[in-house]
Amino acid sequence: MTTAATQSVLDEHYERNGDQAAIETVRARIAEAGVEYVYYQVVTLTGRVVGKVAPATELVRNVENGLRAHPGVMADLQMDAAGVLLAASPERGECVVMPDLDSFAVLPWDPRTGFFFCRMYEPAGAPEGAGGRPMPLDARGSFARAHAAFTARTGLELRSGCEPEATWTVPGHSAEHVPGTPHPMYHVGQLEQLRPVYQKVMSYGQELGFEMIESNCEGPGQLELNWMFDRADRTADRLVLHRLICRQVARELGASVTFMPKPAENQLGNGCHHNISLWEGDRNVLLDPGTPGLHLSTTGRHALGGILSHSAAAAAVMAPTVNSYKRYVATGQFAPQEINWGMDNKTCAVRLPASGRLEVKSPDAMVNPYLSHAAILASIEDGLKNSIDPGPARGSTDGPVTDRFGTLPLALDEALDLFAADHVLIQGIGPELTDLFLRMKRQEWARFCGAVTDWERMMYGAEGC
Ligand SMILES: NC(=O)CC[C@H](N)C(=O)O
Repeated sequence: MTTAATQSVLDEHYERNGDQAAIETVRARIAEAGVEYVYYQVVTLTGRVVGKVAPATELVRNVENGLRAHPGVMADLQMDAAGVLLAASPERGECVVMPDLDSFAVLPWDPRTGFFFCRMYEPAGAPEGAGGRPMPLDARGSFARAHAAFTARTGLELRSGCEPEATWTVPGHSAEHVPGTPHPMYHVGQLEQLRPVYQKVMSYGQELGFEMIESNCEGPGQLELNWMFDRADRTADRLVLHRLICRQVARELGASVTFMPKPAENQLGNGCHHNISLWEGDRNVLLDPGTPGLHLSTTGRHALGGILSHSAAAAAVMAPTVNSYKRYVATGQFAPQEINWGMDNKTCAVRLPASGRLEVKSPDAMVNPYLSHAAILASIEDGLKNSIDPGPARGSTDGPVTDRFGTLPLALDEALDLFAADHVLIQGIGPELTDLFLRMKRQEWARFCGAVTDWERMMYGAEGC
């Protein structure tokens, strides 16, 4: 049922950023910090940040009218076999990049430079106020609209806290685990070797308004860095910024950092667990203090059932690279394989680490957080609408644990096929966006299939037969 409130969200079309008070706030911040250059950034489907820079003197023109960009950037300018840009059919012209005024911030490492996150609208040539529409291939803008529409329908808000892991190579410190030595998880000696890294990442995050809460060394060279949960769209922006911060810190320290889901066979995988809660005002509706154990409410059980029942198909966005599936295959490293859930059980795909919180463990550190949260939102709504029962927790005595949700796919091509058949996820993420994502990722899979790897040379090379 579409309410009037939803309709206004769905009917949104691009308007000038004409809020003079908001422009004045940004102008004052620019003057106070001495900002001279401003980045206008969008996030592509693979989670890369792309954009333009302009002198701060052009601020008013840029925030009122936006800047122009080619839609092909949304697919990282990838082309199909015929050499046509994937995200830009011939009839698709340039887009307008409109800054979100409340996203403005100053780079902690260069006060002369500020930035905005932007949303895209098309076509660029639409006469003022007529016919401009949100660009459906803009995952960030699409998720913000999907979330606003969900809130208008249900009165609920999705909040999330992400736990990205990354593998660092700093001069003089090896990222390899030496077999036979104790497992280095939480090892303070290992953490000490990464001291310059976590200190800089935390302080840059704090300067950008993240409430940094903790960090630990998960393995040699591997750090997890956490900040406080928030509304899902803000957390998604922060995850994107966190990866930018890490790249900057690596440049400053002469180090390198990777978010690759499984950087090497002898290294731990880089996950990015999403800790989910659902709020009606100040009340977390996943929580019912009257229920035993970790107090999961009936709404919480249905949200969990929805997440589990779409987990296999959602893997395509949670684990979006060829390499991602090598993280799922490695056993005993707290990355999921079976689709199941448990009370504070780190081996499960969804864990209840605390009352009222669902930790979704399938996402890895290369995830596009707008797509992952859109998939979670659509799964939860399906769970609530259809009262999907998650069944008993793993390890509980409530009854036999069935394998009705199956296992996560073990390769990207299998995941893409499952995603292409899941209409709940396709509607939640957006059909046009899904189509582009599938075409990009199918090409990536085809390129991988054509690559000859070191493993094949080792297996079939000199002494192969
Ligand atoms: N902290 C942990 O639970 C480890 C997570 C694990 N590295 C993963 O890939 O998901």
